[in-house]
Formats: sequence, structure tokens, C-alpha cells
Amino acid sequence: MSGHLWLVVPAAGQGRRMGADRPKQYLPLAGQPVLARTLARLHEAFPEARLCLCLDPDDGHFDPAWVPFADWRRAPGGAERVDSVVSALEAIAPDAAEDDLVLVHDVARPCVTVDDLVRLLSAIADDPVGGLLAARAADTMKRDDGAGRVRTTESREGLWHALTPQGFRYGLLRRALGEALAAGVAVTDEASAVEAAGHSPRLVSGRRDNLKITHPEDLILAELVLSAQELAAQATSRIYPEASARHEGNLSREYK
Ligand SMILES: Nc1ccn([C@@H]2O[C@H](COP(=O)(O)OP(=O)(O)OP(=O)(O)O)[C@@H](O)[C@H]2O)c(=O)n1
Ligand SMILES: C[C@](O)(CO)[C@H](O)COP(=O)(O)O
Repeated sequence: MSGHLWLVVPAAGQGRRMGADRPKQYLPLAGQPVLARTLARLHEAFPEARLCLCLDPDDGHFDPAWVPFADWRRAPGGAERVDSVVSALEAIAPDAAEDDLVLVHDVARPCVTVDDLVRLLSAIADDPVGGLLAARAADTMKRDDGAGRVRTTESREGLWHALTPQGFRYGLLRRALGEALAAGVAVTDEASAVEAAGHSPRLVSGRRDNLKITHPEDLILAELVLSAQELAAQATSRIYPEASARHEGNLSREYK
């Protein structure tokens, strides 16, 4: 990969569906704010990346001590997630090159693994379009009739859940978001804007436990996921100490 790697982390949401006394990114998750956990995972995978954090201009909870990156800046969040991402792309404009890769990752997804982050980057590093982590739909899909009853059962063939990070070249992403917003396209993730511009982002199969904390029960699930991931990592290094060390070595050579 040539150029710089940028991480854009939209963290300006209000967490209305969580219904807590503060935005969900500031709720404690296994003893640390969600925001600190998410940034720690990103930093573990990409310690040299440049970070742009989108924060609500009226945010009264943020503490810069939670940011482990040496090179980081903040951008004012907007009304919707997409507005926050656009604001971040504007904030990095003076230093970002057209071909720099930008990974956008929700602050509300603290369980993303280093392995998935690194696999995504290596899958899209030389891809002309870019792509996203995603998980195949695994349940039978129903469409409702608007009154709480099933209208139809939809085929799940070829359906995926869009996760984050989603990674694209700076120039392509900025243009695609601008055009999609101007055309009134519903932009719920970066890929939808890139699709509207006529491209097909690459789907990179990611772990289903990269959940987005949205509702109160998700916080409990996320805590269980983090502790299961920790136990699995400990078991792996106990059972396969050499493979584990080799894996770490490869990561550091390629991406750190
Ligand atoms: N104006 C906004 C809205 C959302 N986000 C961020 O986008 C991600 C996904 O959004 P979501 O899960 O919907 O978060 P909230 O908007 O906080 O939640 P809610 O919709 O329940 O209010 C989160 O990391 C959130 O902080 C943002 O940066 N700016
Ligand atoms: C970007 C995203 O996390 C991909 O699944 C999702 O679209 C965000 O949606 P939300 O409605 O803003 O939570």
C-alpha cells in the first residue's frame, strides 16, 4: 500500500436508542469507555495511522487521554452519521492525497478484531474501488406488512450485513459522498455512496461479533464478546505459542 492510512471514526451520535444518561460511546464497557476500547483496537492494528475523530461540537464527555494515536485531530460532527464523515474528510483535506486509503469505523463497534482489521486492509489495499467488512445473512428473512404481520419470506441468498470499517480512496469517497448527498441518496454507510457512483465495493467476510452497540442489551453482549475474545487469545498463545508469535511478527512487519 502506498500513501497514508487514515482512520475516520464517527463518534458524534447521541445514542438515542440506548436511552442512557450520556452518548453510548462514553458508557463503560469492561471498565473503559466504549470510545477508548474502539480506539485501542484500531491502534493495535494500525499504530502509525492518522486518526480523525468526529465529535459533537457540544460534547462534554470526551477526554483526549483516551486517544492512543500520535497523529490525530478532531472534526465537528454533523446532524447524521454521513455528515460527520463528510466533515472528517474536509478536516483532513489539507493533508490527504487523492489515493490515500481511508477506513471509516463506527465508534460503536468496539469488538472489531485486529485480525479482521488487518484482513480488510490487505484485501482492499490494491483494490481499485475499496470495500467493507460484512457478514452473510444467516437467518430466514421476513418482510412485514406494516402492521406487525409477515407479508413475505425473502431469499437470503446473496444478502450481507454491512459492518465497519469500510475503506475507500480519499478522492473517490469524498466525491461519492458529495454526489450522493446532492442527489438525495440515503447514505447509511460509505459503501452506499460509492455504489450510487456506479462502483461495486468488495465484500470482505468479517466476524459476526463485530456488533454495533445500539440498544442496552448490546452493551452486555459486547462485554461478553470482549471477554470471549480475550479467553480465545490466551488459549491460542498457550496451545500454539510459536504460531501466535509468528502471527504477531507478520502483522508488525506488514502494517505497523
Ligand atoms: N450525527 C451522527 C450520528 C452518528 N454518528 C456515529 O455513527 C455511528 C453509528 O451511528 P449509530 O449507531 O446510529 O449511533 P447514534 O446516532 O449515537 O445512535 P442513535 O441512532 O440510537 O441515536 C456511531 O459511531 C455514532 O457515534 C456520528 O458520528 N454522527
Ligand atoms: C454504518 C453501519 O454501521 C453499517 O452497518 C450502519 O449503517 C450505521 O447505521 P445507523 O442506523 O446509523 O446505526
